[in-house]
Amino acid sequence: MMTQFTDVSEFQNAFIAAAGQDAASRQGASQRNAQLTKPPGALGRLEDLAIWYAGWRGTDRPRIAAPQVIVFAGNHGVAAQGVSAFPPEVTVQMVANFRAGGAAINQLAKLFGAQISVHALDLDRPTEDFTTAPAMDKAELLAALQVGWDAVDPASDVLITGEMGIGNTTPAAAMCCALWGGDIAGWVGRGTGVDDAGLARKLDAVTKGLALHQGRDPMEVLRCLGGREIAAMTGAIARARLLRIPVILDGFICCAAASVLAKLLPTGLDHCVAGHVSAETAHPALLHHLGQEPLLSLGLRLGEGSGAALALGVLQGAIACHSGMATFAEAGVAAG
Ligand SMILES: O=C(O)c1ccc[n+]([C@@H]2O[C@H](COP(=O)([O-])O)[C@@H](O)[C@H]2O)c1
Ligand SMILES: Cc1cc2nc[nH]c2cc1C
Repeated sequence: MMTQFTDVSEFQNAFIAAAGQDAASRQGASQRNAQLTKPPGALGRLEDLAIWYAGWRGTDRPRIAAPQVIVFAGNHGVAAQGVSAFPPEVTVQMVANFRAGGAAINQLAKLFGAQISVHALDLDRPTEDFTTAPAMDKAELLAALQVGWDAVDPASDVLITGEMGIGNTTPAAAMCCALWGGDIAGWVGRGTGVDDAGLARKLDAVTKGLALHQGRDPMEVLRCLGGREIAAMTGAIARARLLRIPVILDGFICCAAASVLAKLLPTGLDHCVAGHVSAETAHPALLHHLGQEPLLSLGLRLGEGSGAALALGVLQGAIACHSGMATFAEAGVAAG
């Protein structure tokens, strides 16, 4: 069923109404886990991952057959403030690179058998600079949410949302501060590698943005301080919940997008797991607010879904063991 949203509140209501995990499948997976040929708990967090995944997929013995990676790209008015180490034209250039298969995410998606799609959102029309105006109007926000919503393949069985957008750690920092509170400076990091002067400009921009846009309604925070690729990720992660497709969260920007959903509904990210903790300064704090323990910590700060794609390998390992292993009874091994 295709849903065409005519108002942001419709999106919000659709998300909030989504069902949760299937308790019986979760319970069945837990029982199966207890019978597998290993000492109890010996597969550590892989066991929790498999049970979680089973609950969302509605079967006690799931497979991963169709992972999907979606990369959303957007440009940001605030980039004109000199908040990135790279020029904005890199966004469109990297989109071409994604489409040609030359980026890191292409290699990782191929390695783990994921389909990859790329959605460029009005790259020639950056969002407004949030230090002087709302980043998006209501129609632009709705359009970006819809792109994300529609981009999810209902036949997929795990989703990774990646992003590309020069300057986007600045809106992500502003959104995080608006949604989660705390010191502004604590949310501002070096992104692609800005120097001290760039970092000071970034802090200044976020400070101005927060002073100008003081509402704390999650969808308004996304509209005033976010960006199109960020909103598209919010839309995709929301749709995945309705489709019971588990999501592996990527880095700082992806988690900022997901934060909107966590604020709409406290259990709204139960279908998500943090793939990694990125090197962006505030990502550990953000994961803490989300109640998420990352699967990997590799010092990545690339975005594109790259850390989440690596964590897909971990999830695949968890499911291969859970669904493929023999039970004590099947293997004739003494259960101890
Ligand atoms: O995923 C992350 O945690 C992450 C941390 C730092 C930078 N990035 C990527 O770098 C770009 C944003 O950095 P910046 O410095 O332009 O704000 C954007 O394209 C992101 O995908 C991503
Ligand atoms: C080259 C480059 C690649 C990226 N991929 C995601 N964000 C990026 C930012 C830059 C600058």
